[in-house]
Amino acid sequence: MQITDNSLTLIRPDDWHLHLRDGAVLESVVADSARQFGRAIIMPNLKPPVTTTALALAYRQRIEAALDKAGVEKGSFTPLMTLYLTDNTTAEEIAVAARSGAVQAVKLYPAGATTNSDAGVTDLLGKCGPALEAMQKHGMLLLVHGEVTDPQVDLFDREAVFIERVMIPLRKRYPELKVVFEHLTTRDGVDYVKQADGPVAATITAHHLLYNRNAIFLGGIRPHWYCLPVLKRETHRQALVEAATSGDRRFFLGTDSAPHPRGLKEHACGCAGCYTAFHAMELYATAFQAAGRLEALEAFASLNGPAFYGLPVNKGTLTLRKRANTIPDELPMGDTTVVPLAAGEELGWQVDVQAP
Ligand SMILES: NC(=O)N[C@@H](CC(=O)O)C(=O)O
Ligand SMILES: [Zn+2]
Ligand SMILES: [Zn+2]
Repeated sequence: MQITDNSLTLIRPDDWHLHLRDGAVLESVVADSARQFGRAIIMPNLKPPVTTTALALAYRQRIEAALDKAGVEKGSFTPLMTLYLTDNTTAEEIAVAARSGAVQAVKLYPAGATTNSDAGVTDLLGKCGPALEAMQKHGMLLLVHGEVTDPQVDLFDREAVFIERVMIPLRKRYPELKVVFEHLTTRDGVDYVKQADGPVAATITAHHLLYNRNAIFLGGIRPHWYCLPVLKRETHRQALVEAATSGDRRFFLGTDSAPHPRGLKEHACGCAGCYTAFHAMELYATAFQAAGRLEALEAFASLNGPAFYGLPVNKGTLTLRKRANTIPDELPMGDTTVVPLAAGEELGWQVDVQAP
């Protein structure tokens, strides 16, 4: 990694949590990720969800076609596929996924927890035993949206309660299962991941490093700051920054970039998700710089993720320049538009357009 007065060059990073969607939206957004990242873990919460290896392979082909159409150089961006876990996922389906070599992980969406989670899991330990057993056996990673859906539990406490009710019993029963706690948002989550023995890691988004929950309500209700798990109070944000910038190999980059059409965000019942793929590394660099820890960005963005997944680090580099960079008010997305996070605001970093 090289840091000068006006630039920063690091090993080409990866995005370990990305929503690319499908169809015309996929075609609009895929080049944004390909510009910055060498690989990305592609989330399976399509409609209908990607529940089988056959569906994952077909989806990968549509992503490759969209990359081609966007003029992205062949092989410069690799989509890593995931399966959507359901109550009915069989051990055989997990074995097929493991044998395919194309599926890196299986994603747990507790039913009702987030966007397109209706087909998700109603009772992980009660219903998914055979699938979890097979995943542990085949070394297939489990990625979790770590929030309980119990309506009695306060929205801001859903991650902490998930640790008690799901993570701890899950890891007791399957101690060798590799688990990634996705989009971690609380000090409780950080403390849990740090002390857990065994193969547990976590992704952290740029927006949870940069903002606390005040951002959702600053001067009025601001739907483009609404995502799930929702932004938390400042003490939690600080814990996330400490974890991400500490060099601890359990924490790595996952944008959770989740595009929704402008009209469905600015809506009486707005969708959850922030679009950050367009300016992901600029946002992360801003957060690391604010913490005075730019030198820790490469481990978080380019090294820790591949180490946990058991993959080689990328070849090539990415350079960010220190210069004023105004985020566009909106970006084209299919036949509509998407508003990127922090639209209209100015960042102090810009990914080099010459980047490989
Ligand atoms: N993060 C979000 O707020 N939304 C994601 C789903 C998810 O990752 O939970 C989406 O698909 O829109
Ligand atoms: Zn999620
Ligand atoms: Zn997500």
